Amino acid sequence: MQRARIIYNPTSGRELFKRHIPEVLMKLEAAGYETSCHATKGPGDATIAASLAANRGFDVVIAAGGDGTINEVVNGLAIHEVRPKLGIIPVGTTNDFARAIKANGSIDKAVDIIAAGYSKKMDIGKVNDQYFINIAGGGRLTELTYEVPSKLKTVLGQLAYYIKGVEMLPTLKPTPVKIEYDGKLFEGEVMLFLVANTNSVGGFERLAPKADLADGLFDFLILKKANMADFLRIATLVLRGEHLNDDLIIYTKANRIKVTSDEKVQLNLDGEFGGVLPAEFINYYQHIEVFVPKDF
Ligand SMILES: Nc1ncnc2c1ncn2[C@@H]1O[C@H](COP(=O)(O)OP(=O)(O)OP(=O)(O)O)[C@@H](O)[C@H]1O
Repeated sequence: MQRARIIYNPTSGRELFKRHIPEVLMKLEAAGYETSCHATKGPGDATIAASLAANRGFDVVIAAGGDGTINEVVNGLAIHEVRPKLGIIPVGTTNDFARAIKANGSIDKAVDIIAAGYSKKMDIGKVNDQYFINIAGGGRLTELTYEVPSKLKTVLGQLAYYIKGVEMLPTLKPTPVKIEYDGKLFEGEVMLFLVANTNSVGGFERLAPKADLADGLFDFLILKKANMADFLRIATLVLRGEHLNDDLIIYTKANRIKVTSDEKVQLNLDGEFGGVLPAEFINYYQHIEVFVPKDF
């Protein structure tokens, strides 16, 4: 019998996962898994729990939470030679990664995907000493994701991000950066830069439309210095997926990207604070095997 470890964040999203545990365990049991659970106690705990599960020889680790919890679990698994497969049960606020692998919608659907047993090896990114699976970025705009208080997300869900975004608009200012990517150099002021592994970023599925999860390459997007009118124009284009040819956008694929700045610039990894520049983003080719729908 295979062994699965569920690592769940009791505070994720609208805090509903706990009451679904009995039916989740029953489904996994029927699929041939002996399953146990670990409830995370605070920031960083999912990383420790995932690493422990790898050490104990679990075949599968299931991250039940939002993108922050998935990120922590990936950080716990990625350092090991032999890595358990990763299952995702999305119960967070945005669930970008689950959307990217088409495992979003309901807890039931996500567990069915794990039980069915189809998996795919996927790239992950490493920056300085941390891993990410969905997206890394920098620039004032990306700070929005961790400025939204958890309680507000519990009550309002994704709306909380939009409210915070509108509130932040007047304070957005460009950041001077130097970026080296695959032998090329960009030097100038940017509103944000994004290093994407999936096409699902902040709930906007068309932001990095060509992202491929298993090609060994990041989709790399820079939004150059923009005024408020430019910014609103590009935001509208992003919604339609028509921003890639805009003069203020640089969009390319790269597997190694180095970013420095004379200013203090915070990094965002999978929606959470991830340290500051300087940073070197490196793509780890097909490093984690993730359960996906059969037709993914
Ligand atoms: N018991 C806990 N109490 C408070 N915070 C916790 C606890 N366990 C984990 N956390 C922290 O909560 C953070 C956010 O969790 P998570 O991403 O799962 O949910 P979310 O914020 O609702 O969803 P999303 O990331 O999709 O917006 C995690 O990065 C983790 O550090």
